[in-house]
Amino acid sequence: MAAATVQSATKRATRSIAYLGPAGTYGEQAASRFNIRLGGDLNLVPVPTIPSIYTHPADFLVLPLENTLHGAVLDTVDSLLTPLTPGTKTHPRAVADTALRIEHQLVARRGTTLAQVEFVRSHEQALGQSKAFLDEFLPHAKRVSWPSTAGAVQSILEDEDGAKGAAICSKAAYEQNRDKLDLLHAGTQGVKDNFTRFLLLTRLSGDELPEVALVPGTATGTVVSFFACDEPAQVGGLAADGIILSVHQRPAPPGTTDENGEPTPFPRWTLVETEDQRPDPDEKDRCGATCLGVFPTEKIMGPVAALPESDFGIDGPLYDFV
Ligand SMILES: O=C(O)C(=O)C[C@]1(C(=O)O)C=C[C@@H](O)C=C1
Repeated sequence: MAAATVQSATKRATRSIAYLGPAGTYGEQAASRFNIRLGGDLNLVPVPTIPSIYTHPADFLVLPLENTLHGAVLDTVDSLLTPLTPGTKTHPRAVADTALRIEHQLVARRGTTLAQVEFVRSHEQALGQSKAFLDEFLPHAKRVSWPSTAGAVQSILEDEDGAKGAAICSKAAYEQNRDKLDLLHAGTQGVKDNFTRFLLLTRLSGDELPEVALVPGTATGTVVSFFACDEPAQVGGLAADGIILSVHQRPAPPGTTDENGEPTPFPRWTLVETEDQRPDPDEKDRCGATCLGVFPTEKIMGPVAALPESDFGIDGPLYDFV
């Protein structure tokens, strides 16, 4: 009995959760939040790009899906649609989501002023969310897309002396290098209510999952499902079947044919999120579309505990989205 308890504790302790690294990204904050929700003993694994998170062998994966200001995170949508690739047998499934309030910081190496900045690096989402600010205050600075916000900070610290670069990042990324950086502007996204929604995916089977990641007893009815559609008719079928919450369409890989096997100039794959009245966590497909996951939203699960401020060194509660 005691041995079994030790064994299951050991098994839990070795479970991992992959997120967009390095430390200091918003993805790390989302992963920490999911970790708390899942019992707090996951090993957080930083991974350099979004596509490499999706293919990472970790038990759990954290992917940013969409943002209030800049819309879908294209690398994530493309990754979620890869199960449509012929020959794909298994894929991680979405089991939970969460939304973080996003407030970006413009930082530069100590001594660099706003007027001197020649280029700004960040994740394309952060650059997009900060477009109005950059247009107004740094119209001539080159915008350089980087795999992550915290990676962009790291890069400007590694640039040769005299480089006049800045990065857009989280407060956490600024705080962890505060002694080497100047904060040039707080809040480059320009609005207070700016959120990014993250998905939690898992490779674990239903009976391996901690209780809390399964559709929990607290769910009162509204559950969301994600589907990958390789034919427009499947989208229509899902729409006829229930309420559509979101639709993201992306170009399918070159060479993809239409439903008659004919080449098409605009091959399209579509990610559809539906509100579900008949949740079946083990559902594989519906209306011909591939089911990518079924779960309750955080609104149903209720607010999660806020992390201590000191974890990320920022002012005020980190997680106030309910
Ligand atoms: O680069 C990061 O810090 C990320 O976690 C990625 C990401 C994104 O892809 O949307 C997450 C939240 C913000 O919207 C900006 C960037």
